[in-house]
Amino acid sequence: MNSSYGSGVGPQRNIRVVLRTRPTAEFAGDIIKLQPGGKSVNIHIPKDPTGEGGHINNKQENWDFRFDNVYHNVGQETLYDECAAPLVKGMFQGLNGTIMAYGQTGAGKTFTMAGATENYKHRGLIPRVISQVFKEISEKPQMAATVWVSYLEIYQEQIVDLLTTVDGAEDSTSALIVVDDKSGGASVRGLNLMIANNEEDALNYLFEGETNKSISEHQMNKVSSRSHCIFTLHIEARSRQENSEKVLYSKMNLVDLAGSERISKTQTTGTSLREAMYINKSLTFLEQVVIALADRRREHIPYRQSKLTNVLRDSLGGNCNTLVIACIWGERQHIEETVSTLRFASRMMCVTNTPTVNVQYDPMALIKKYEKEVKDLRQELAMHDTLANRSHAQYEPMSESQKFELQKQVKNYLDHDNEDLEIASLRQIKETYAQFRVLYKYLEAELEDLKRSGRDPRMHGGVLMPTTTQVLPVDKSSSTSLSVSASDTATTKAGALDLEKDEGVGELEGGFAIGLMPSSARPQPSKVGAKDIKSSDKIKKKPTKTDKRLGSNPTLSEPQSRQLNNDIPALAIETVLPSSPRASFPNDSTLLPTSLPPLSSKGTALSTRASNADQPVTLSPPPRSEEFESFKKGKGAETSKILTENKVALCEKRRLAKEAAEAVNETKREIDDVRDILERKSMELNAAVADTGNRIIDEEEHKLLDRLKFLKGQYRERYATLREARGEVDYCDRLVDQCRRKLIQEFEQHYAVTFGVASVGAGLVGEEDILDVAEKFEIMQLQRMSQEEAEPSAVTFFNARRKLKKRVT
Ligand SMILES: Nc1ncnc2c1ncn2[C@@H]1O[C@H](COP(=O)(O)OP(=O)(O)OP(=O)(O)O)[C@@H](O)[C@H]1O
Repeated sequence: MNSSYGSGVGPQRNIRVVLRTRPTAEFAGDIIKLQPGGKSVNIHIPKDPTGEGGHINNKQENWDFRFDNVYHNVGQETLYDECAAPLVKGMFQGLNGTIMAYGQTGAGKTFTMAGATENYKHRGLIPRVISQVFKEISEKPQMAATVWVSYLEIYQEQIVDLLTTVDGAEDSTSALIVVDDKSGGASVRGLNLMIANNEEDALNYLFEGETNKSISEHQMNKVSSRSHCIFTLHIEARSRQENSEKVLYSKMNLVDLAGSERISKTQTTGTSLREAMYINKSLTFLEQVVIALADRRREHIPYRQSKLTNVLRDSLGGNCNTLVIACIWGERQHIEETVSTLRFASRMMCVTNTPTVNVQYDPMALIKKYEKEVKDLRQELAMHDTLANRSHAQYEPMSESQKFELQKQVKNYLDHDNEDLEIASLRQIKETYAQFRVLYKYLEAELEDLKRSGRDPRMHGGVLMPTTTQVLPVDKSSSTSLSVSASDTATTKAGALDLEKDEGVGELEGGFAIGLMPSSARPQPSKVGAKDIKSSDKIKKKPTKTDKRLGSNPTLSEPQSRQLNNDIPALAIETVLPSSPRASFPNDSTLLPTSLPPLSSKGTALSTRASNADQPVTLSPPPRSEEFESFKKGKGAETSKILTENKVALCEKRRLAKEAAEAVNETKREIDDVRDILERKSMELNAAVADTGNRIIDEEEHKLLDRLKFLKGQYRERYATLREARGEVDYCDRLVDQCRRKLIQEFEQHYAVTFGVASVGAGLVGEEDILDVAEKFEIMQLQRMSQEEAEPSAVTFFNARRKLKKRVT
């Protein structure tokens, strides 16, 4: 069925147990005393010192039993009305039901369940249940219900489909197996489920099944059932009106157990003897399940020992309203069987079930319902928008470019006091808040970073931003940093950049904080510089092709650009250093590093170099790997130190995670071992049961079960530790990654500013534009190793690790 399962778990309930006596003229009223009130039975068997009375002659003389009801010589109708009818009502609330007849052979189980077919008045509970089910359906025209029936017997530990002879049924008896169903109970795969459109259909199936049942004659019963039979009615009900997505499922198992018999009494031989042995054995297993269920300390219930207990998992200790009818034949000669039945029945009284409303929601019906609701609400909203003159409002989720636009607006709003944010819709408000949060989080982290590095946060207006799509560079004051819109970095991957100032560089001069040397170190404007200002001005007003190649920022706000050009003698490359190596600097924009912004190279690196007349122009910059090493010891020392610390922490977390994983595996191995031993033991004991008819859990098995329980607890604990450890590894991994990116970016910035070489890839790799930051870092490490480290195998090792990492991720 194509639906999602849901349920309303109800309270625990004891199984209801009633006693029914088979009418007989020889009822042993002197030893079976039915107490007034109709709920208690007292058995009194006087001691027979000679031991010749044929009765039980042990120490106990009296037994007191109490049940939910004792039905002595009552008719079928009373029994049905008082016991079965409420369970049928429950079916229409989505509750499962089971009615089970138990007792010695000839005690009236089949009479109780199926009844006497030749006499309508004596019809049993099953035809009455069928009748009430269809009556209820006919009385509920608002409800659409479908009824299926199935009928099986368990004969000599084999499940047999009793409806294979019905028209339209399949003969798949050989493939019948008990499987777990999605609600945690059991069902029989391959069993015919026949649709019953009306009462007559269902009765036909019942009678057809009856004729297929295994019965035979013995001393105590002419038509003795030789198998356990289960007739099941399944109902699916949904409202024809509202809430049609809610579907109730329920089933009613009507179980006629085979009767226990003492072979000496029934005097069976041959096939009947074999049948009797199977019957007794399966009833023993049933009793073991009941004993286990009645003992609250027991964790393991041996349902899977027999087909009967496995099929009836739901009914015994599961999701079901269960009624047991204990049938006794109250004649003196059967007192032993009667006591045995009463003991079993009183044990049943201790078993609890948790009946649960079985509701499922049909997803197709749910979708239809929600679609309609959405449509209605949209219409309503459109009406409101029209009335409020807001017909332009949109309600679809924002696209990435819309989000990005909004991000720019938010940034603008933060940058300029007089800026307003126009509010058009709720989704826009939400997204705006989201963008504020992103910026806030980023700034918070940045501040933390600066504090850790001991630098004055107020001196650092520019910050490195993680990604273009998430965050824009943020100015903490409108005049302290240069922002680059992500749209300018469309060809880059890693994000926009605000140049971070280093100590001594980037004093607030003329309102700018980017790439400026301290004023003391600044040369007097040269002629060339003066020229450059003009050139630069020209460039700024109308971006030239060169600008575009350089990745200059066309979205720089006008005041920012003007200030930049006033303060920094930015040089037009062609005019200032036509023959310098820098003339070749980013002629090919594809060489720009993916993480480097195509920002004002001319306004930062070039202008700095040009304005710093005291420093000779470095014609060939040092190798990047070399510079990177000294950078890590100098300006990048702080970040490099943090990176190392994070790596150490990561190693430690990995070690702990590995230990935790080993501990989990160790427990798992031990669990498997104990399970194997238990399984072997169980097989041995089962074989013994076949011989002796007794299945007793010995001390060793008990200990093993205890050990298994302990190990399971330990496994859960250790698994939780492992999960926690893995979480910490992930966290540290991210920290390392973040730190690594930061170090690279700082280095790139430093390299670009110091040497006027903006491309991280220049001289390193040709396909730099497709490498991300982590890859660049790896390449740098490789290069460093190959250049500086004596061990050539270090490169191989590093390469192999890199490949493995790629394969794993
Ligand atoms: N409450 C009753 N009223 C009238 N007759 C009954 C009643 N209970 C049992 N009988 C009769 O007793 C006989 C044996 O009953 P039944 O076949 O139902 O026993 P059983 O418990 O199913 O036995 P088995 O386990 O051998 O199948 C039948 O002839 C049945 O009609």
